Amino acid sequence: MTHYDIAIVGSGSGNTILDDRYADKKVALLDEGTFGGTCLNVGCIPTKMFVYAADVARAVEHASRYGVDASITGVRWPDIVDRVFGRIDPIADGGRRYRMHDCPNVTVYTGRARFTGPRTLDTGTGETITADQIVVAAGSRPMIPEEVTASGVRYYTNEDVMRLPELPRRLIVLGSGFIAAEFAHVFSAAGSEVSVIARSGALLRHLDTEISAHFTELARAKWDVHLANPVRAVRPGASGAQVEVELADGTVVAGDALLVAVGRRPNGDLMAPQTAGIALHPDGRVVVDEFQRSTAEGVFALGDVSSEHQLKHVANHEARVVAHNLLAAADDAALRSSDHRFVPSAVFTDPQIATVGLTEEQARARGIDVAVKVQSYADVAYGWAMEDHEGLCKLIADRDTGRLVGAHLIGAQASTLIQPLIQAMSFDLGVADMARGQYWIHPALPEVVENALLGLDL
Ligand SMILES: Cc1cc2nc3c(=O)[nH]c(=O)nc-3n(C[C@H](O)[C@H](O)[C@H](O)COP(=O)(O)OP(=O)(O)OC[C@H]3O[C@@H](n4cnc5c(N)ncnc54)[C@H](O)[C@@H]3O)c2cc1C
Ligand SMILES: NC(=O)c1ccc[n+]([C@@H]2O[C@H](COP(=O)([O-])OP(=O)(O)OC[C@H]3O[C@@H](n4cnc5c(N)ncnc54)[C@H](O)[C@@H]3O)[C@@H](O)[C@H]2O)c1
Repeated sequence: MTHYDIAIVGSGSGNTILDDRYADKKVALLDEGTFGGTCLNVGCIPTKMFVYAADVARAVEHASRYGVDASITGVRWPDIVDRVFGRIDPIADGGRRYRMHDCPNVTVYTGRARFTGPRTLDTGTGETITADQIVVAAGSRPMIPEEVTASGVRYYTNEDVMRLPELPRRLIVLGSGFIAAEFAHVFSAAGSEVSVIARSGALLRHLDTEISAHFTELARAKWDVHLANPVRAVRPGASGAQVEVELADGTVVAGDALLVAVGRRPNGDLMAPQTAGIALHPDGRVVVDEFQRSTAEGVFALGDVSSEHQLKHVANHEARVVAHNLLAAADDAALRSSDHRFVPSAVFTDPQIATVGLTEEQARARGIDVAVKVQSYADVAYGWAMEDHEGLCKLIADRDTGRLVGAHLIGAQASTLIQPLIQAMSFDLGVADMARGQYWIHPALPEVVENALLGLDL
């Protein structure tokens, strides 16, 4: 049985741990799937490459409002797929070859790893290994509702929908979260008729209620949205459709492809964690402390497998913490904690949405004396240039401290505009200082943030 200093399960964020500090460590890197994990291969990066193409198509569609007449004469879906994966596949392959051939201290195992005892792993390749320290960075997988699996109907997830050989004429999206909102935009802008099926009464309902309601209203104008209408049955389609989804109220939605996007389950449960003393939360996440240590001595976890936030920037942050703590493990005082105080996120749909901190409901529920300002993009000069009537910047501040507690943007470049607000919250910058302690470039779009700050009644 080969013994290692460190074994890492998962080549996504787990792979980023191995910098120069680890050059003299004997390391096993285990992955059952495509090297590089979700973000690179089937997540953040390819989706945003599709989203960019979708944004371009939408810009052409709306060009006439600026006096520029243009029309889309065709969307070459297979060419978009080739462009995206023609760039990504070689990166995954290169990363794998680098670890296998250029890192003499690293052994790559390709198989499903599972624990067979404390700090002992069956690599899924016929070999069992032990290690002084183990990092579980095994990510998450799409959840598939029983109605879908029981139907036997062909369905897609984020793992394969981006490789569809042809654009489906009608796409049914089951779910109403991040993935549903992003792919609905991609396929709709590319020319598919998109139906979105939501169990609850709003899309993206994890967001501030005002933002979620605004997005839902905008979405209903361009997609066939079914709200508060859970799936009763899924079956092969009649009259040419590949699939039919029957909803609780009897509505039947027909489509040529079905995308399932109802959440992702952490992969820890597939690794026999109990045999190694690794506890899981009821939702399947590996239990970790603030130092990313699991309940088993010497075993750390990070990213989707253990985090409340299934986001790549969180996984990256936790990987940096683990990279430090693996080397500092002998000295409790030297350990670093993960910082989850102000975790932002963005949904790259149409329009973009970005958020950090508390929603208005959460702030009020905490008894905070809140000041709220909703600033419309339409009221700033760059918004006029863009003929924007959709964008909003909603800020929530604490009157007692003069600090922001939440920021929520929906509109063009929301994921970029929010960054100074994240910075202010992270570095404890007060609203008044942020608004008037710096220049805001005129007439740039961040004026919407400036005006929202100035509009807070503190
Ligand atoms: C469609 C989509 C779009 C997304 N877009 C964004 C975005 O725009 N921004 C953002 O911040 N986040 C986004 N995310 C979330 C982000 O991709 C994840 O939070 C992040 O990739 C998690 O990284 P990880 O290292 O924890 O897991 P992963 O990158 O999933 O790595 C886990 C690896 O472990 C391997 N593995 C699992 N179990 C085993 C086992 N038992 N044995 C061996 N190997 C195993 C898997 O094969 C995988 O390669 C998106 C996710 C999806 C699905
Ligand atoms: N831009 C980004 O950062 C980005 C993009 C994509 C995914 N992600 C990450 O990946 C995670 C998974 O994405 P997701 O969209 O699958 O999950 P999600 O948690 O965002 O949304 C899932 C939605 O599906 C609904 N749902 C659950 N079961 C259902 C059912 N049986 N029928 C209909 N609806 C049902 C839920 O109520 C929820 O609204 C996200 O939570 C996010 O953390 C991030």
